Amino acid sequence: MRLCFILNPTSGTNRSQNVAALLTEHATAAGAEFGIKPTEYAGHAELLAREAAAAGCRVVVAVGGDGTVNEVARGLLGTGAALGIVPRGSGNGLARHLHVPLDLPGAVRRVCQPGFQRIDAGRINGHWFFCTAGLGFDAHVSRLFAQAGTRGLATYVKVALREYRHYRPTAVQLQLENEAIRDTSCYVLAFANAAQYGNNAYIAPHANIQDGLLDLCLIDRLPFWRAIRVGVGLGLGTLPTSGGAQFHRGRRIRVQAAAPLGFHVDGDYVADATDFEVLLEPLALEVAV
Ligand SMILES: Nc1ncnc2c1ncn2[C@@H]1O[C@H](COP(=O)(O)OP(=O)(O)OP(=O)(O)O)[C@@H](O)[C@H]1O
Repeated sequence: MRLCFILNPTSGTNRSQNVAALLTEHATAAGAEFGIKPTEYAGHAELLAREAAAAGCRVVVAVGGDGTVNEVARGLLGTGAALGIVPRGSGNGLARHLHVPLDLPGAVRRVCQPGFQRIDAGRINGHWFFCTAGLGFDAHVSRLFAQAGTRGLATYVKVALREYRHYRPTAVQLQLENEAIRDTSCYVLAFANAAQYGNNAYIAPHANIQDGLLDLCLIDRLPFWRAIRVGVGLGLGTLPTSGGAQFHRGRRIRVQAAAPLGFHVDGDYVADATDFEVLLEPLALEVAV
């Protein structure tokens, strides 16, 4: 079985490690036939993944965080290759959801002798996501986090606390298959394919990545005491019973916002928009985990 590791040299907080050498050491020890392709620019992983699949690789491995996983997974849709993950990011939401080992030797052993399964994939305004997408505060923080200069959980929390003081919800209308939710507001509206954002922050702890449905988590307002409840609920996986959020499920969701709202896919800010169409493609991606 041939593997291709697609390595984002900019991901993670420990840049001093020679990741290519470690991949070589552990994949050789596991007896794999493999190649390593480093990315040269943002977006490059999608092209490299598609090329690796066309060249006959059975497993194409994203070595990076959720942004790299997203790009590699996009490149593999509709091909005969499966996605593997060697987590190197700060959050690693999809890797954690799929119980991929978080240490490099363990993750490399796993992709060299994987089990195969298929998972759902989502699209928001045409942009694919595999873990979570969302509107509102989390997208706003993702945008500023990308400009912060340093990465990691500590920077993310610092940006989120700073922005919490002045971020305000936006009026929205939601249309699910069988239900309209009118005259509500969006502080955060998350579309969860996987259960967590990363870092074991469970935005939708009951999300099933193979059920053909997205779990929607709507936080309409976030006054201080509710923020405490939401924070505890995210950490403990008890958000649905915290009283801080409403949950729904759907396969096709439309959202209309009264003013432009930012949206993210897998933690990376994309753009602002007022109209959103969110779709779920059941079992669109094969994963090697
Ligand atoms: N060679 C490169 N140079 C600059 N940017 C790159 C390069 N390769 C990939 N990227 C971009 O880096 C971004 C961040 O990557 P990724 O999410 O994998 O790591 P991370 O940000 O450290 O992890 P996390 O999202 O968990 O914090 C991706 O959106 C990707 O487009």
